Amino acid sequence: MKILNVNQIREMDAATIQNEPISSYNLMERASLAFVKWYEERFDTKKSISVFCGKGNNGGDGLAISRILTGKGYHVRVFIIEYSKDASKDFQQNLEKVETLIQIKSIFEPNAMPDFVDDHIIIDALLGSGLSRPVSGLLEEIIKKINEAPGTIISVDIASGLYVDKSNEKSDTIIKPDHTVTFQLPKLAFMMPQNAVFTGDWHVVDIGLDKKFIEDSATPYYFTDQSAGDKLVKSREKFSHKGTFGHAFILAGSYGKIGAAVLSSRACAHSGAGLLTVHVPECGYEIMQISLPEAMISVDSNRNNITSFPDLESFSAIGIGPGIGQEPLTVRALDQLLEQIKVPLIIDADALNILSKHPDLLDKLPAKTILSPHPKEFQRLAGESVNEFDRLELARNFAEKYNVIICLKGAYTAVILTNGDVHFNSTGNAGMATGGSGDVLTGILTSLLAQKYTPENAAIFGVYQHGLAGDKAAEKKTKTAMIASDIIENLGW
Ligand SMILES: NC(=O)C1=CN([C@@H]2O[C@H](COP(=O)(O)OP(=O)(O)OC[C@H]3O[C@@H](n4cnc5c(N)ncnc54)[C@H](OP(=O)(O)O)[C@@H]3O)[C@@H](O)[C@H]2O)[C@@H](O)CC1
Ligand SMILES: Nc1ncnc2c1ncn2[C@@H]1O[C@H](COP(=O)(O)OP(=O)(O)O)[C@@H](O)[C@H]1O
Ligand SMILES: [K+]
Repeated sequence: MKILNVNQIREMDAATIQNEPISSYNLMERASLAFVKWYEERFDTKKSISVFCGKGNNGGDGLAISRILTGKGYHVRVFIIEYSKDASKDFQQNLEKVETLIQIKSIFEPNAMPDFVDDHIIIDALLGSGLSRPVSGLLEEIIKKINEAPGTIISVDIASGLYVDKSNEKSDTIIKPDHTVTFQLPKLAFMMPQNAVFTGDWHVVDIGLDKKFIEDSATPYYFTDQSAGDKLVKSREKFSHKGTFGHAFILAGSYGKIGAAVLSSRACAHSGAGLLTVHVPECGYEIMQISLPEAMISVDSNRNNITSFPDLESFSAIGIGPGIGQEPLTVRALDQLLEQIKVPLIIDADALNILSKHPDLLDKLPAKTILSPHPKEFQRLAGESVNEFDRLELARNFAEKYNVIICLKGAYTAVILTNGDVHFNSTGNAGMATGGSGDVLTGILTSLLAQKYTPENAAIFGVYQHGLAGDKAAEKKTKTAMIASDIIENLGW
């Protein structure tokens, strides 16, 4: 699924109106019906509803939603916030239809706000994608009051006060909804951790906007939903043999961190690689053999750290990093590996920290190497950023400059390709915020590279499957109880 910027969203609405053709009033009606359908599936008529409307088209949606919900037997109160004399045409037209049906209260000052009961629904239709400046004055006061009110807040399209595709200032006043019901496509703002409280759970509803326009729109931003994820699966042919699926090679672990080697190797084996060799320091030999009899073990001459590696000739992809530490001899081994490697590579964890401390190594990275930093590792690698939009730009520039693919991990992991395209992941959950989850991802990515997924597809699909396995694990064990091994148990496609 594509993620478009605010100008494209405006053009997409206009293209739909012109090409379908449909009147803008009827398009608003369709959007409002889609919202109501979503609402009806979750809330019964017992809960009373207050709809807060601005005077643009988002407010117009609010009026249409109020009318449709009333028609379905819901108890709805409508409030129009009179922050401006002007109103959009479709707002005006909807106002005329609603006035005869429902009593509307105009709010000219904050103290005119109603009292709310606990079990109450607030629909936020103050401002949508047309936000052009921080909210202030009456609107700001109203938003503060809504945020303090008990009950459930649902934002129409986007929380009022939140920009679609750029960073807000920390001081901005923004609705903090429990849910956002957004039209047609997810918004860039939803992908940023800084906006978590300004989106709540968000849901995309289809309002039939121009498919061809969306197809033809150029954007660097994509969302890997189920249909995008499913498309990337390579099936296992009937006459395939283990040679078909490559020979993965993982270098991981140090004294006290052999668990990282076990997790990444088990994840690799459970992701379809034909053969797997794991290189560990001597102290890890028995642990590895017992934990994963399916793997071949290559043992370092050093007891506690990785300081060398075997001949690379037979391997089809290499993963390095989990738990390796940053000893000088390990740094040297990574340097030598970068000199010799001729197959796809994934670099994670301590190997990334080594790159941060030895930036000269960055120039030795083979084209399309996958780097999988969490935010802290990325900051060590690329430096500080002022907000998450800025961090994303930094990562896009970094990916282009070094010709690497970056999996910037977290909720909605951003997979950044060498051309700067960003694929946000849809799967995964906070139960994965636990030690070892990242090691599991390294194993999956190494396995996919060994199976000749392109580095781009390996990164997008691997991150997607990692999150999906995490979601299955959370379902079975809960987010609290699940551990990284449960992600491995739930791999499979
Ligand atoms: N056909 C369609 O297009 C469809 C659109 N749909 C719906 O329309 C929404 C977008 O509508 P919209 O463009 O009218 O924008 P919206 O956010 O309601 O308000 C803009 C107004 O507010 C003003 N304003 C801006 N910032 C402000 C501030 N801080 N404080 C005060 N005022 C501020 C701004 O003023 P201006 O910037 O022009 O000075 C302008 O007057 C979209 O989110 C979706 O819900 C759906 O029905 C599907 C079909
Ligand atoms: N809140 C979350 N939602 C979705 N995925 C998450 C969340 N928190 C962590 N993850 C995923 O879990 C993994 C954690 O990786 P990392 O921080 O490297 O862990 P570790 O170093 O312990 O292995 C990443 O793939 C990340 O995307
Ligand atoms: K809104």
